[in-house]
Amino acid sequence: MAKLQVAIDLLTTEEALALAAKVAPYVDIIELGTPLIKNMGSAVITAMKNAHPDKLVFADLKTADAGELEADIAFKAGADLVTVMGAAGDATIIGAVKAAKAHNKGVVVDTIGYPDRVRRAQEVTKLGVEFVELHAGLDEQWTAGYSIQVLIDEAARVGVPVSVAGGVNINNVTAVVKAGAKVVVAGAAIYGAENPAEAAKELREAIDAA
Ligand SMILES: O=C(CO)[C@H](O)[C@H](O)COP(=O)(O)O
Repeated sequence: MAKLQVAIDLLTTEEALALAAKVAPYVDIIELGTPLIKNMGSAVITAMKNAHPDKLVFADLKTADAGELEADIAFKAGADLVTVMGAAGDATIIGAVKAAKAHNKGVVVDTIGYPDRVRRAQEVTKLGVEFVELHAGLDEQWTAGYSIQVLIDEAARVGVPVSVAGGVNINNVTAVVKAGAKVVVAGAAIYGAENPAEAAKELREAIDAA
């Protein structure tokens, strides 16, 4: 069964905790977005893990260097999963994996901006990462002509464990799951909804029915 990850791209701990409280019954992974962590520091990771010890807390660090050091900070703060950029060197990913092993946690590689996401996903899987995020970031999503179909097609042929992020919503979530995504990431479709709990519930039901 695919997991549902809510991406919290809000800016304060208070807002993040309020959203998480509404959607927690329907999600498996709570992602603290990069702008949120930059704004609030690692204290937001601790606050979220304390509030939801039964959920996987995903710190979207988007680390590009000093992999072991940055991952260690987040794991000590309570993160279960951290992200490292696929565009970073293998040494950075290997360092983060070393920190993850020391804490019995995991590393996710984010492929934002990487020209060949499928090839990089296959490469970094061999470095011991938990899974790879096939990801079109917010800027790419706002570029004319963007379609999540490109990620769906990549998920169907990648052959290694992946999540898909980049505009997942109720209209495309079934195709994302059927393409084989192990984790479905939804940000704006949940935090931007009039009723975030209802939006998360609908995504959960669609994933379970796919
Ligand atoms: O990591 C992110 C941007 O870098 C977002 O959290 C991710 O893209 C999911 O959000 P959305 O569903 O709104 O695309």
